[in-house]
Amino acid sequence: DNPLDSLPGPKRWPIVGCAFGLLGIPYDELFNRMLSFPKMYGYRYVLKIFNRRILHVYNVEDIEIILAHSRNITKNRPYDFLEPWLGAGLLISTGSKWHRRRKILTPTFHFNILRNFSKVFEEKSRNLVRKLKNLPDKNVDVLSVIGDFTLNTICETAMGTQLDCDKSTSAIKYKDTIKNIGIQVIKRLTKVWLHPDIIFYQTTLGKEFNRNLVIAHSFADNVIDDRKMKRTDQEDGALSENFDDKTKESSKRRLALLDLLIEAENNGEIDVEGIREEVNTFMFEGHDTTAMALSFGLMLLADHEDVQERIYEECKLIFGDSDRTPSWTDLTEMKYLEATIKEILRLYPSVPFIGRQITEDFMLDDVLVKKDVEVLVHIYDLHRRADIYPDPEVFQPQRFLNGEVRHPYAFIPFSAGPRNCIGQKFAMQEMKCALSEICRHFKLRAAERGARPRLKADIVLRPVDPIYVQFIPRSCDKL
Ligand code: HEM
Repeated sequence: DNPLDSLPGPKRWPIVGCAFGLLGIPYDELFNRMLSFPKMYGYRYVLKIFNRRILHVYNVEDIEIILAHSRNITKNRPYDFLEPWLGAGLLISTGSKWHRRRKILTPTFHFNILRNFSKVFEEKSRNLVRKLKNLPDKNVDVLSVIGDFTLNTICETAMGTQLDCDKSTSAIKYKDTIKNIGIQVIKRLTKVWLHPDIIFYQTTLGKEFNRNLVIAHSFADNVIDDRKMKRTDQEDGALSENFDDKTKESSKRRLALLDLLIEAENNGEIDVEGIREEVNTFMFEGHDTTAMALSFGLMLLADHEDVQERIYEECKLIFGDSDRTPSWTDLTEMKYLEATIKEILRLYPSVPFIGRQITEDFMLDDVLVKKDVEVLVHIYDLHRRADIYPDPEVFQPQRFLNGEVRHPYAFIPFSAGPRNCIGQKFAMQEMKCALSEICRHFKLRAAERGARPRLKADIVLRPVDPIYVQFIPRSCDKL
């Protein structure tokens, strides 16, 4: 008697729905199985698992209705499994808590703050180039090197903490840990009997999950303690040392994320637990998403010499023969590189699906969507629709330069509407800085031409196997 039952989808049996059809799909196969459903059932279909109805959509009009509306800000069930790790931080919280937190945190992504981060982006990108030059192996497993770069960058910008040599072992452990957490969350999600806490935490998986939480939380706690200690040592404790004097003068109230949270704690607007939630949320969201986009990006560039050369030429026009690092203004001028990054995110959106829990009945065009239904927006499938992106599998940065008019919800790697990605400008500048530096200093070659990775998705989109790229220094390179 639910209107959604008239929509297509895998066969729904009494009581269990299509749960049994989904059982036993190996973790590495799950993503491919998810991709097969839209091909069979079209742009709107329903998976019914016991009493849960999950409406899947990937057409722009539906996506706009769902994401644009201020009532649809509650995340769906799978996000609950992230709560032991991220708490009710900005990614997961809802209602007035989310509104309050978003209001507190928005100023920390203001242009003036980001402009000052460009110094860290430059330095970390140069370090990355040096590291790539000195790696003994010609075939570089990019995920690990890039993961270090993005983790170092988020820690030094938003958290004001440098991951020096002492901490590099714990940083490696942290990166592995969050990868494990992602896998464990998805394994739990696909095994309905593991959903109740009382069962899950008795199993080997639940116990491993708990052990990983301890590692992830203690890494974040160290970052908080480190920053608090530095602030007491610093004369102008409240301001990040990365900021120039002008920013310190003119925007005393604009602070880097962790400083802002500590100030909010001092003002009684947030408690210690609240700071932990946000630090865990931003450490994860602020590095893993960008690492995946950059890694898929390097893979695509290695396969498309013409695109690398255009980026190189664009950089030559901006820098001439100078070897200086890119400033904020330089990054803003890199229009072709910007189009390239958009094309990377079209083909490999770091967050391939986003979910919502419907809290009030509403009409999705001609279908009544009732309270308690879950909605899953397929960003990955939307971005590969042939009617919106001709030859959708082909990597063509030019698509984003031709001035083609597309529906505003046809390209949504950072989601859209009130719960869009708060870090999107940060991410774009960081990725521009890293990719421009790499293309200025290296020619990239694919280990295997034309190869496309098998994909899996936990919380972010990942390749099943490592991505190998060769970095061949350009002859004029002075570094
Ligand atoms: C390529 C890089 C990135 C991509 C593709 C990306 C994508 C997204 C998407 C799709 C969402 C919505 C998620 C959902 O509704 O479940 C989101 C939310 C979020 N992102 Fe990003 N993100 C990126 C980088 C970053 C960075 C660098 C930061 C922090 C510095 C960040 C922080 C967040 C936070 C805190 C949220 C939750 C916002 C809220 O609900 O109010 N992201 N991101």
